[in-house]
Amino acid sequence: MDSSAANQATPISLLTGFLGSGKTTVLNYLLQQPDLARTAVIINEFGAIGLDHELVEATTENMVLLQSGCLCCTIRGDLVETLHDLMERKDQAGFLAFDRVFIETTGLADPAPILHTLITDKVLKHAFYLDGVITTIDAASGSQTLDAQEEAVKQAAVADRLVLTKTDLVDAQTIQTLETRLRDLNPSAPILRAHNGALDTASILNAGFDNLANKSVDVQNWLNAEAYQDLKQQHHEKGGHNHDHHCHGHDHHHDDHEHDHDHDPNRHDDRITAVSYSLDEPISAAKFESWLEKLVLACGPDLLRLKAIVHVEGVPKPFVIHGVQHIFHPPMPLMDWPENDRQSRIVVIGRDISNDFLKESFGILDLASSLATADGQHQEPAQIKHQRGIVT
Ligand SMILES: Nc1nc2c(ncn2[C@@H]2O[C@H](COP(=O)(O)OP(=O)(O)OP(=O)(O)O)[C@@H](O)[C@H]2O)c(=O)[nH]1
Repeated sequence: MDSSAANQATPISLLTGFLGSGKTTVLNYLLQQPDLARTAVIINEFGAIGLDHELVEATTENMVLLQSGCLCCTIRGDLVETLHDLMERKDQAGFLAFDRVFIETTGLADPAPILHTLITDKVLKHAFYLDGVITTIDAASGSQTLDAQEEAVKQAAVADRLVLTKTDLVDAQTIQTLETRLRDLNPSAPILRAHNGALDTASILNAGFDNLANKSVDVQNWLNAEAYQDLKQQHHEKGGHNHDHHCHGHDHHHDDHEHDHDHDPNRHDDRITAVSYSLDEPISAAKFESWLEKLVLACGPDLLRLKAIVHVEGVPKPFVIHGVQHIFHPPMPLMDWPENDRQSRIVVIGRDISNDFLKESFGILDLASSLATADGQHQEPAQIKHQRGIVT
């Protein structure tokens, strides 16, 4: 979406989180806040009733209930239809007045296909933009849920904001342990706390990237690549690694993916890789495209999210790239670089993607800049910084 379209489009916040983690409680609080008075809400619940178009019903003026299945699988089409419908009715006098949409998923939803839908629909992408994924995590049962439920891990991994709920039910140590785990899983998403739903509204809005076009400084918050470096530092300070991933018994390729905390061999977290990469030299557009294509081809649906700000060779302005699985927004130019920092930064969140593969893959970009000298002279390889969310 170009910047002018983004300015006119309506932001969508995707509120997800495992069953009973407090999504509705948070939503109810948010809807009472003046900033969110003009919010349309789409709630998806597993209903006992069958799939039927009649099931899309307005429960309040601005609330639509999608009750026939899970948004991420059976009724994605219904979501598109509902948003189309909202869009049309928005302009009808005396009807829905909204300038933001919240979508609450079921607790078992895989957010990636929903993000897909929001990004790919030709009509929707002109009328709406994704303002961010907000994931609620129950502080009391969060650890067990992450152990047992792969979808909960995915929900946390792709979040732009992580919201800890029910912190009143547990001690400080439990919260700290869970926060550490969430940081490993998703280093860039700020972790907020909601007390019976109450949280700082401003901190969960404008969490996405589409609205960044004229606010270059915000792109740093969106990308938050520094968080990966901070985490790496913390791991080093704590003294490194207690065990080797070979021991975990997973049939995947994280053979050098280590943690420095105790955990259960079946934890789904271990399948998640969160990596940031930075490159000082501009990247040739062709090489970047080729790199992205190879990554997407190799990772398929396991590429949960990719966010990047890229310094393309010969182009003074930075480009923002945002993708989910194999779907990518068209690269969006920003007005300017954040704080004159012209470094390209890429954040990859994936599942079952080996660190070796990523290192090799990032190597393509390094090669790109070493080959791309205007005068044909050999150029020293650009400085590569592999920064993994979890230290190797
Ligand atoms: N003690 C405490 N209870 C909370 C808090 N937040 C939510 N709850 C309770 O947790 C229960 C589940 O909250 P919901 O908001 O319904 O959770 P949900 O994620 O929408 O649940 P599903 O839609 O079933 O997936 C409710 O009984 C809430 O009152 C909190 O901060 N503290």
